[in-house]
Amino acid sequence: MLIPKPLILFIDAYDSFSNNIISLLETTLDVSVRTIKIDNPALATDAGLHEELRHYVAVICGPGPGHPAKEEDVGLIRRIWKLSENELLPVLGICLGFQSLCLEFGAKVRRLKGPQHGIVRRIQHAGENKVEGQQSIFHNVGEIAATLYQSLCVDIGQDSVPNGQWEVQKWKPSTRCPDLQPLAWVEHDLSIANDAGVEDARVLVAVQHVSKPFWALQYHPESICTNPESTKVLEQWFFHATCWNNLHRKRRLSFDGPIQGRTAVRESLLSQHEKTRLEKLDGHMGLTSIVPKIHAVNDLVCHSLVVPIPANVSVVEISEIVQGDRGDRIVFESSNAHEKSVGSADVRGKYSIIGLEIDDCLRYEYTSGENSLRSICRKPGDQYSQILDIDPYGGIWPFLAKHLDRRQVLNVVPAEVGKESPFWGGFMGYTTYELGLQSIGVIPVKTGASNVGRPDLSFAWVTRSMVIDHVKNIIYLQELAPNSDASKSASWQNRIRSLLQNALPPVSNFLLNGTMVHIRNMARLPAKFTQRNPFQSTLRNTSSESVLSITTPEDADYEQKVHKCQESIRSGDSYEICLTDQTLVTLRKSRSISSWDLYKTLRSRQPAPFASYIRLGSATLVSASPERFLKYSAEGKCELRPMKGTVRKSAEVSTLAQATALLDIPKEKAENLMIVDLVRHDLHGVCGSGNVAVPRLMVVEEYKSVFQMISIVQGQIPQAVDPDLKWHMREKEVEEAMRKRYTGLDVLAASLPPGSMTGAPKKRSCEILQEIEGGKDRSLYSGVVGYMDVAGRGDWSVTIRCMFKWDDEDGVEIFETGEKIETETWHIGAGGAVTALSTARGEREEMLTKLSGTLGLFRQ
Ligand SMILES: C=C(O[C@@H]1C=C(C(=O)O)C=C[C@H]1O)C(=O)O
Ligand SMILES: NC(=O)CC[C@H](N)C(=O)O
Repeated sequence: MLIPKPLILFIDAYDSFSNNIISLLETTLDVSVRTIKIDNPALATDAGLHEELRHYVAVICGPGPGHPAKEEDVGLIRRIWKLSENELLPVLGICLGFQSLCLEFGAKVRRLKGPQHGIVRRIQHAGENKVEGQQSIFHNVGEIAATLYQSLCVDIGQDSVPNGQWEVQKWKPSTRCPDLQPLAWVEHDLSIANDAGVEDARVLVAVQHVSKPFWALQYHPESICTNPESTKVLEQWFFHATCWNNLHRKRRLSFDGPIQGRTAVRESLLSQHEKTRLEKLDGHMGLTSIVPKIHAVNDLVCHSLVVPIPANVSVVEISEIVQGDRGDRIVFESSNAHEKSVGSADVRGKYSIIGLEIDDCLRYEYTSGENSLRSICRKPGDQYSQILDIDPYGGIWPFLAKHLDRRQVLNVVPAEVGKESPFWGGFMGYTTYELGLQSIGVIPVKTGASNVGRPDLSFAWVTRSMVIDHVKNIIYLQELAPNSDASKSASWQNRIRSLLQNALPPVSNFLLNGTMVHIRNMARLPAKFTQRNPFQSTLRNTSSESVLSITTPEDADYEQKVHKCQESIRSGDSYEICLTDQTLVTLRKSRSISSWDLYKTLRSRQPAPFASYIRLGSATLVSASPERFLKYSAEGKCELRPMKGTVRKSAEVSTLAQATALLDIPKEKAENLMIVDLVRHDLHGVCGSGNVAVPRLMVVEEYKSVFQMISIVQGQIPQAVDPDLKWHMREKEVEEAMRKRYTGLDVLAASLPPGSMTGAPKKRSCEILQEIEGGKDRSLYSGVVGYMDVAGRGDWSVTIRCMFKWDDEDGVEIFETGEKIETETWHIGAGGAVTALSTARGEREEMLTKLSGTLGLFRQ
C-alpha cells in the first residue's frame, strides 16, 4: 500500500515563481504540496479555512505582487497569522509572506530606496550560536547567495540603530517588534559603489516568531541563481515544523474529507475534454447531439517523398515555384541557415517549412472571450463556414488538443525516407498576445470597434507540406492521407517534383547506405539562382515611394511610460515590465510591392532562425524573429528559449566578446534571470516538480543588427504510462491514461503570453501594461507563430521583429487633387523590459534599436 506523503499548503498570491517553490519543496522534503489562491472563495469563512487546514502539516505563504497591507494583495495570508492556539500550525512566509508576517507583528513596511529584483546578494545569517537559547533554521548552514525579488522591505527598527551598536543589536528582537527574532540580513556599505541598485544599508531577510511556529524568508530560495546551500534552510524549517507539530499541534490532522487545495500541475487538456464529455453524458443529454462531429481519421499516414535540391536555392524560390507569389501562404523559414554569425548552433537553421494549398485548408479562427470558433473551408467544391460551440469541449485548447488527438499519425511512408522530417502536417498559424491574456485571466480592454471579431487564434490544418532540410539539401514533399490513398499522393508528389525539377538546376543524387548523396554542378546554375535576392533593389526604391506616413512612438511619451512602469515596480506591483509600443506605416497599396515582397527583403536583411511569412484569412505577418518560444518533441521533451538583454551592434560593440562583456552586468542579468524563473514556473505547472532544468543560462548570441542574451529552460512533459509500470496495467487502464495524456499543447496553453513579452509576475504586469499601453491591442506582435504536428511535435517563435496588417484596415485616401489612393496599414511593435535599473532614455533607444530592423524596409 502507498503511504500518502504529508501535505503542505501553498497559499499563492498570484506570483510567477510559485511552482518553482513547490518544486523545491517536493524535491527537497518528503512532502506533497497543494495550492490555493489568496482569494479562494471557499475559504472565505473561518470555519472553511479551519477545515481546510486540517489536511496539512504546514503552510507556505508565498511571494507576490503588491503590498502586504493591502487586503486584495495578501487575502488569506493575513488570516494565517491570526489563527487561534487551537488551529495553529507551522508556517513559512516567503517574500510577500515574510512582509505580511512582519507587518502583523509590528514592523513597518517601507519602499526600498533601491528596489532589488533578480539581484543576487549574500545573506548574513545568525548560524548556530548567535540566537540565544535555541537553534535556528540556519543552524549549520554555510554561505548563502540568494536572489532577491523585492521593492519593499520591513523595518523592525534597524534603520535607527547607530552603527556602533549594530553588531550587538542585529540579532535581538527590537523594541518595536519584540515577537520577531531576526535571523538573517543583507547588508551593504553604502560608501562602496555598486551597479546593482543597492541603496539600503541593512535589510532584514529572515525572521522567526519568538513563541508561535512562524518563520519567514524575504529572499527567494527557489530562484535558479540562489545557491543550493539555501535548501538546508528549508530542510531545517521542516524539521522544526515537524517537531512543533509533535509537541504542540492541537487540531488532529485529517486524511479524508473535501479539500480545496489543488496540485500545482494543471489538469491535461485531453482530461479536461474527457471530463466535460462525461459530465454531458451524466446529464443524459446524448453526446452526439452536443458535440459536433469531427471525423476520426484512424488510418492517416504521412506520405513522404524526398526531392534533392541545389545548395543555394532559397526557400522563397521554392515557395514561388510551387505556389506562385499570390494567395494565402504560410512559410516558417530558418532564414539564417547559411549565416554562420547569426544565432547559435542549435538554432542555426536546419529546417524550413512551407504549408501548401493554404487557400483550400480547413481553418479554425477563434476570438478571445468567445465560446465558439469559426471553422472555415474554401476548397472548391467543399466550401463552408461554420460556427462551432466549444463549450462542450471545455474551451479552445481542449478542443484543439482533441482535434489533434483524433488525427494522431504514427507512421510515415516510406519510413526510412520521411522519419527525420520534423513536421508531417498539422496545425500551422498564429495566436495573438490577447489570447494569452485570456488564459491568465486578464481581460483585454479592446479599444475601438474595428478589431472586434478579428481572430486571436488562426490555425490552418495543413495536409500538404514541404520541409526543406538546409543541411542535406533535400525537400520532403509530404501529404497526410489514408494509407490506401498512396497512389493519389504519389501522383501529387510527382507533379510537384516535376515543377521543382523543371524550374531548378539539375542535381545528381543517389542513395548510399540510406543517405542521399548529391553531386552539384554550380557552374550550371542559371544567374537567377546565384543572386541572393533579385527583388531587393527594386523594393528599396518602390517601398519608400509607397510610404504615405510613418507614425513612431513620441520620445517623451515613451519615456513617460517607462517612468510609469518604474513607479509600479517601486510600489511592489511588478518586478519587471516588458513595455512596448507600436509604429504605424501606411502604404499606398500597389501591385508592385506585395507583403511577400516585403518578406523577401526582410528575410535577407535580417536573417533569423525563426523568420515567418503568414497570409491567412484577414491577417498578414512578415517576421524576422530571433526568439524561439517553445519547442517540443513527441516524447514530451520541451524547451523554451527566453531572450532578455539586447545590445545594438555598432562600431564600438561589434564582436560577441564585447557584447558579452557589456551584458555581464546586474541590470541585464537580472532582466534575464527574472524571465528564466518565470518560465520555469510556467513549465513546472505542466511538467511537475523536479522536471525542469536550465542547461544554458545567460549566453550572448549574435544577430544581424543586435546581440541578444538567451537562456534555455527545458522540461519533461509527464508520460501517460510509465514504461516500467505498463506491464502491470490492464489494457483499459492504459487506454484511459492515453486518452488523458499531456502533450506539448498543454505547455503552450499554460505558457502564453510569452514571459519575455510580459515581465514578472505575469498577471499583474500584464494588467499594468493594459493601463500604460492604453489598452491598445498588441495583436500578432507579442503572440506566437508556429506549428503543432500530427506526430505530437511543435515549434513556436515569439512574434517580434515583425510587422503585421489586417485587411479590415485597408482604406482609401482622397487627396485634394481628387486622386484616390488605396492604402494599407502595417503595425510594427517594439519594446523591452523595464526594471528598476532602467533609464528612460536607454529603454527608448532599445525600443528604437529593435524597431529599426523592420522599419528600415520603409526608410531607404
Ligand atoms: C520586446 C521585444 O523583444 C523582447 C525583449 C527583449 C529585451 O528586453 O531585451 C529581448 C527579446 C524579446 O524577448 C521586441 O523585440 O520588441
Ligand atoms: N517577491 C515578492 O513577494 C515581492 C513582495 C512585494 N510585492 C515587494 O515587492 O517587495
